[in-house]
Amino acid sequence: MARPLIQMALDSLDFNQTVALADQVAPYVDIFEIGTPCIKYNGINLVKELRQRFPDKLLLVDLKTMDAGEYEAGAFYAAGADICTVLGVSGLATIAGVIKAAKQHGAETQIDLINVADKADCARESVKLGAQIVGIHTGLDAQAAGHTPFTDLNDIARLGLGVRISVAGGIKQATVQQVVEAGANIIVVGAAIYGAPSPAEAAREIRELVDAAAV
Ligand SMILES: O=C(CO)[C@H](O)[C@H](O)COP(=O)(O)O
Repeated sequence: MARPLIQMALDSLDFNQTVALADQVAPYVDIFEIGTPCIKYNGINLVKELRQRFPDKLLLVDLKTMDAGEYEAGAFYAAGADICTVLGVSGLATIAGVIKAAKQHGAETQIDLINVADKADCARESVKLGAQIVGIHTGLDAQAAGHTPFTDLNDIARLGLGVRISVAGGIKQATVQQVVEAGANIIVVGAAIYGAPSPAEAAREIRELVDAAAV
C-alpha cells in the first residue's frame, strides 16, 4: 500500500500561533491545511508565509468554495496553494471553475462532500471533471452532534474512482488504523494534534500509527 499522507488541519485564528504549530509538527506531516476559519481570518498572506517557510510541504487551502470557483481559487493557487477545496454542494460549474484554476497553476482540486446528499454521484461527476481528491468530511458541527465519517469513507472507497480519498472529521490515534484500512489516502487530523498537551508528540504518534497501518 502506498504510504498515506497526513494532513495537519491548522484551525487557529491566530497567525503566529498557526505558524508556530506548523513548525512543531512539520517533521511528522505531509500536508499543511489552512483551515476555513483560519484562511478567512488571515487571508492570502498566511498562504505566502507558509509557502515560503515550508517549501517542501504540500499546502492545502480549505476555501470550501461555494461560487465563483475560478475567480476565488485562482488567487490562492497563484500564492502557492498546491490544493484548494471546493464544496460538492456548490454544483458542477463552480467545481469546474476551481479545477480550471488549478490546472493553470499545475495544482490540484479537492471536492469536499460535506452535506452532499448523493455523495457517490457528486464524487463520480467531480472526478470526470478532473478533480484529483475526493474529501469525505464530517464537519465540526456534525461531529458535535455525534456524526463520524466512517460509513461515508467505506461507501466512497468501494466505488474505486481511481483518485485519492481524503478523510476528515475527528480522526484520532484510536481511529487511524480503521481509516487507513478503509482506503483513505490522506488522513486529516486537527484537534487530536492541536488539542494535545504536546502537538509534536501527538503528530509523531499519528505518523507511526499511519505508517504501521499501511504496511
Ligand atoms: O475542515 C475542518 C472543519 O470544517 C477541520 O479542519 C477538519 O474537520 C479536521 O479537524 P478535526 O480533526 O478536528 O475534525
